[in-house]
Amino acid sequence: QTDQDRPACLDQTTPEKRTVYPVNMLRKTAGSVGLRVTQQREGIQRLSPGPHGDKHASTTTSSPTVMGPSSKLKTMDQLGGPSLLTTLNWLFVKGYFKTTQQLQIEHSRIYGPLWKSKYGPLVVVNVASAEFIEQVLRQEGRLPVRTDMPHWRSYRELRNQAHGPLTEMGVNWQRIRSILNPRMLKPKHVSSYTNTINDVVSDFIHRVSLLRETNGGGVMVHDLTAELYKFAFEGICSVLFETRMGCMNQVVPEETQKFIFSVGEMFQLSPIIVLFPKSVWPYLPFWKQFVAAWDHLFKVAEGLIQQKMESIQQKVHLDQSVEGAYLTHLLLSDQMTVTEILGSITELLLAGVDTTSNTVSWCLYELAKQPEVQEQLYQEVMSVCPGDELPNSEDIARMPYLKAIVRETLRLYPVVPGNARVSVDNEIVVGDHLFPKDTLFHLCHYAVSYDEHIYPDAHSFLPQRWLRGAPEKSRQHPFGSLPFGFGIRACLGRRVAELEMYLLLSRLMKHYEVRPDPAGTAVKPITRTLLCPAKPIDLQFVDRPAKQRRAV
Ligand code: HEM
Repeated sequence: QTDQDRPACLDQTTPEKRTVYPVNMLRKTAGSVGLRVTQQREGIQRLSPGPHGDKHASTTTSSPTVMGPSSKLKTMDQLGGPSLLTTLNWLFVKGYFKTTQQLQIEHSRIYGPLWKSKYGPLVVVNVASAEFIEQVLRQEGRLPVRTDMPHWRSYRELRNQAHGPLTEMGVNWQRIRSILNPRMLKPKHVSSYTNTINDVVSDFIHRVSLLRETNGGGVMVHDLTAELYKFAFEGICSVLFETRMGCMNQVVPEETQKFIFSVGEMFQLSPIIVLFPKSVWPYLPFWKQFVAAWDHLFKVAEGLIQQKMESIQQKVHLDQSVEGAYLTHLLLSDQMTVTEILGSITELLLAGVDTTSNTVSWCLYELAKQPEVQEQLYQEVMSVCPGDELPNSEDIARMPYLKAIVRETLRLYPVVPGNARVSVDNEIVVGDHLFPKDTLFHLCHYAVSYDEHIYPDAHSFLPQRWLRGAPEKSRQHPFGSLPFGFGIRACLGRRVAELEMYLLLSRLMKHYEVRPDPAGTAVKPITRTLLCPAKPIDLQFVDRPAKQRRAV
């Protein structure tokens, strides 16, 4: 193959043509505030274990093998399931490519709770019962691996970028999580974001008003999910950077809009790319799009980090105290290089957009269909937080029905409909099968969420099933619905996401009664890595009586 034959995107792998991360500028700024930026001799930036990283290096990753009387166990070869051709037929002829969540249900009906399938070059063991999901997760080892995410990791190799918590593995993942966790998951830190998030909620409520007036005949908000993407991006940026992105303005800045678009595009292209062997990716037309989407995500994150570094630098020069939000803490704590911080912040940003927004969209969609549930929620919110008061995290703690509603929304519409684990440490036993080390398990959470044995009347939106003392609560399997995942690899943003969703929903309830689209449009979910609405959700937002509206 001559150089001329090489697709342009392959050239991006050559050091001369790679996008050079502006290390000098960062080094200059970083140096002045005591930060470290690493660069390898050949010009490639690499993760450098910070001062606290090496201590984990000798940590053993092994966990005890769970072995039964192995002679009676069946092997992975003996496990049934569709061939690659059959799977492709389901995906592209029967048309399940966009509704792979539904395919989980169809296939578990045919093959039972455990089956093997091929997804392009990948061999996957699908797990669709709460008991078996529990068995996989209980054997995930000390350094769990979700999947090795070859396509996401390839981008980082291509551009010499660092991995963040989503894509990193092994001891370095553990080190990153130990640095990122406290201010994302500890209640005292999370509740300190309340005012920041409440400001974004206020702006969102004004935006709803504006949209109704300008484009909705005084009552309708069209494509609510698109609006909630903006809310979620603004929310996560305000938590991470204490910076407002202008997403709630009448005209949303182009960069921001493009960030939101790039997140969606990257998620949409991901399942298509992994259908092909890695060797052909650079020749795929959509590989370029995938790379461009990631480029934009990293570019926006990098701009925001630089801004923050400059503002810290200014404060240091003026001898002012430097305090601030999540990123300020990361930059000042000197536990990660700036390259690593960029890798992590980019992943936090992208994880923070489609997740909360899709969940809130489904929640409002269901509340609109169920006025009595909505009324009960409204009464709860008003009794805890009457009149003009803005809810805070203590108020939220006294809103069990609100939490049950979000829980039920995430059961019916788990934003991560299928999660994964690789048995990295040992061979493991699931059911009556013994699986070798490095088996990739696909955890079919969507299918299990609709298991009638665990959730009677599973297709109905019944938040009361999550309330303490509910008769069915004691029968629920703890691994029946795991919307934020499990164990030490579980969602890093869970607490922030919950706070965002609770504050937004409680305040929307105070202000508006949500009613369905009078056209009666039913919206079903599709999967583009994450579960999202197949078409726009349009809802009516009707003002609550004026005396309760002054709060905004
Ligand atoms: C409704 C909202 C959300 C849901 C349902 C959700 C769900 C999940 C799930 C299921 C996982 C995989 C966990 C596992 O493998 O056990 C995950 C991972 C992750 N989430 Fe979330 N998420 C949400 C919001 C967020 C937000 C707002 C952020 C960012 C602030 C975030 C950041 C992350 C990160 C960084 C990981 C990777 C953790 C790791 O691998 O160590 N998530 N999330």
